[in-house]
Parts: sequence; C-alpha cells; structure tokens
Amino acid sequence: MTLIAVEGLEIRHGARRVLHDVTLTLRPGEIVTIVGPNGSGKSSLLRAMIGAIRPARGRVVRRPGLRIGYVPQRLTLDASLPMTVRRFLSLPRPVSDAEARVALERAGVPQVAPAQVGALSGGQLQRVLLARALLGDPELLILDEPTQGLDQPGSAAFYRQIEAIRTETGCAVLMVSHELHVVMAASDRVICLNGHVCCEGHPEQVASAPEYRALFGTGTQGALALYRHEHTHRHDHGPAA
Ligand SMILES: Nc1ncnc2c1ncn2[C@@H]1O[C@H](COP(=O)(O)OP(=O)(O)OP(=O)(O)O)[C@@H](O)[C@H]1O
Repeated sequence: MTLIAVEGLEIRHGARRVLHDVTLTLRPGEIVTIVGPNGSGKSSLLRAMIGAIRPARGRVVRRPGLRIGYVPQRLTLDASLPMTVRRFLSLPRPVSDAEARVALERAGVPQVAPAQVGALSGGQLQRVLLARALLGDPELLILDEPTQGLDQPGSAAFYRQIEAIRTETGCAVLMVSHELHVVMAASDRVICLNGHVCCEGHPEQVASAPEYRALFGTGTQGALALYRHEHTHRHDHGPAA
C-alpha cells in the first residue's frame, strides 16, 4: 500500500530546472530522510508533494483523503506579537484544549501552552511547530529541516521524538536533513537528492554498535561511510543540467 507516489517529477522555477525524473513512493509508517547539498531541490520536492508547487512534468499521487502534517523550513514569527502557544495552535483552525494538549504532549512540550510564542527557545519552537502539524492526526508527517539551528543533542532529541511519534501514531515521516549522522539511526530509508534521486537505501543497521556510537558526532562524513552510498554516475554539470 502506498501513501504517496511521485512519478517522473520535474520542477522548474522560472526557466531553471531544479528537479527532474524524480520517482519515489512512501508506505505507511516508514521514516524516510532526504539528504542532499544546498539547492539540490529538497524543499521543492516536499512542496510539490504537499501540492504547493505544480510540477512541470510528472505527477504526485496521494492516497485519496490522505492527511498530511507539514512543518516548513522557516516560519517567520514576530517575536513582539503577543500570542500564546495555545492560541497559535488554534490558527487558522480552532482546536479543542484536549486536541492541543495531546499534540503538545506528543511533540514533547506538554508544559508550554500558556507561554508566549516569542519567548520560546529554538528547540521549543520547533516542537510547537511539530505539535501544530500533528493536530490533524496526520498519516504522513513532512518536515523540512526541522532541526535547523539546534545543537546536536537538541537535534538528536528531536529525531528521537519523531521516532516515538511514529511508534505511537503509526504515521509515516518524510524529512529533509543535513544531519545524516544524527538522523540515520531514526531512518528506515535515506534518499540522496541532487536534482534527481542519486541513490537510496537502508541506512546501516548499526545504531546499537559501539562503532556507531564512536562515530556519532564525528560529522556527516563518518556517517556517510556507514551508509552504503554507491553512486553509479558522475555529477559533471551539477543539478540544473
Ligand atoms: N520560489 C522560487 N523561485 C525561484 N527559485 C527558487 C524558488 N524556490 C527555490 N528556488 C531555487 O531552486 C533551487 C532548489 O531550491 P530548494 O530550496 O528546493 O533546494 P534545497 O535542496 O531545499 O536547498 P537548501 O538545502 O539550501 O534548503 C535553488 O537554486 C533555489 O534558489
């Protein structure tokens, strides 16, 4: 059973082709991470998948009625605007106190409902955005670099929370991250994107191995060495060929 399928997708921004021939599917309950260099089209792919960008070619097929929760890469909030987390969660759709409480608990910040949004730490704000995405009880959670700006322990804790949410709710998760060394333990599948799908596969089953622990924190290179990453082609011309 497929939740969402991307078939032969091409995305253009104006005259510039940023993605081409992208085909992938997501199944219920799996955690898939997209990695790739800056400007490789990761955000564009996610935005096409939620229907915010129209493909130049190909298509996105969503299971009818599929509930998607989306956490964007950036949310600019005016820190001086007085607004509690509770109120923020009711925008634009009013939600009950019970719904808000469950979402904040799932996101790991059960205590912040009365806090001002502008007073939250970066890590707390990311979790509030996650809570907001969880409100519609999504079958697919899409997160675009959700740990940008967090330190490594903060990122690791965030991804553990994502895994716990998947276990608890059974939702599938598609996320973009630059931190393969952190997310690989949480991911069932990794897709390497650079204008097209370069390669994809299971991260190594090493999360509990001492070697993995030793490498945790040594940066992406170490993790990439663990992830079987066999390119069958060269990138002579970059993604926008
Ligand atoms: N709305 C837009 N209009 C014009 N060009 C855009 C638009 N959005 C993205 N681009 C360009 O498309 C390319 C791919 O951008 P995208 O944000 O999808 O990549 P990314 O892999 O998510 O990058 P990053 O890792 O830096 O977030 C970039 O060159 C970007 O400048």
